[in-house]
Amino acid sequence: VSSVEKRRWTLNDFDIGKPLGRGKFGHVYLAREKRSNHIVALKVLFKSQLQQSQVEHQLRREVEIQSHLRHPNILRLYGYFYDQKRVYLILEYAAKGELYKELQKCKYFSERRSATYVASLARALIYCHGKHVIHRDIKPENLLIGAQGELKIADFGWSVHTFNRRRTMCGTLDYLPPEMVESVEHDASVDIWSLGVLCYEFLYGVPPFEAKEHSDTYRRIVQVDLKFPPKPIVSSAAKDLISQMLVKDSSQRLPLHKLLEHPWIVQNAEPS
Ligand SMILES: O=C(O)c1cc(-c2cccc(F)c2)nc2ccccc12
Ligand SMILES: [Mg+2]
Repeated sequence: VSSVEKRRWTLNDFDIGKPLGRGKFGHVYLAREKRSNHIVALKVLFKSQLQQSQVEHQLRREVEIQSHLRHPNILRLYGYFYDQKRVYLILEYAAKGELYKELQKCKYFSERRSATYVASLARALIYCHGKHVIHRDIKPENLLIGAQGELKIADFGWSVHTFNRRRTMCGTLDYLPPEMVESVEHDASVDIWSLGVLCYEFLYGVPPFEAKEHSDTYRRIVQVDLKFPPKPIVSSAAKDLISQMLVKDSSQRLPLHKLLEHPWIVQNAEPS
């Protein structure tokens, strides 16, 4: 696989197989790299669509970030190439498909399955945050399941590489305008919140702040209107963990390494 990264790829390097899914910007196909017989997922994006939606820079950032990440719970991006009309991403093939379809099928997951997923995602996010990468889009639609049932974070389309202004600007904060100096927009703790929402949805089958209208969902989020339904029955340990993650003050959210020591995770997650 190491050879997979460096090469200048063209479509002729691959045998194209069945379509795996449709995205907004194009399709994903099963493919086999001819020399190595390596099975991959080939994501085909139309340049015209990317230009129309003005996401070219986002795609380049996604490729840049994901191609440098190596973690068992992060989908590998081996490389990319493009021709006149399309951009092609050479991605790891996740044999058991999309998590959101599995969640729809099962309605909700057991506490053991949920805790195992949450623990693996926490480890992947600890790895990302260690590299100053925030995903910012953790949700069932962006999670895939590998051949051994392990979760893989895909789609770094909304991820950002945060830089510590103090370190990069080496003390010349003076020239930054207020909105940049106090840029409170977010730090890595946004992923802790999203993981808490995901944990709730794994256990109950619906996200915690769901409402008919967007305006109602918005209000429920900002008020942290967190309610646990009577059914399905969920342990108080699970509710305790979720309550420590869905905290309005981002600095008060349970840090990811503490999550891995939480009793609910320790007692329910399969050893990695
Ligand atoms: O014609 C190009 O040079 C082109 C290159 C890339 C591109 C280059 C590296 C990585 C990546 F993900 C995408 N994206 C595009 C999107 C729309 C239109 C043109 C392009
Ligand atoms: Mg996505």
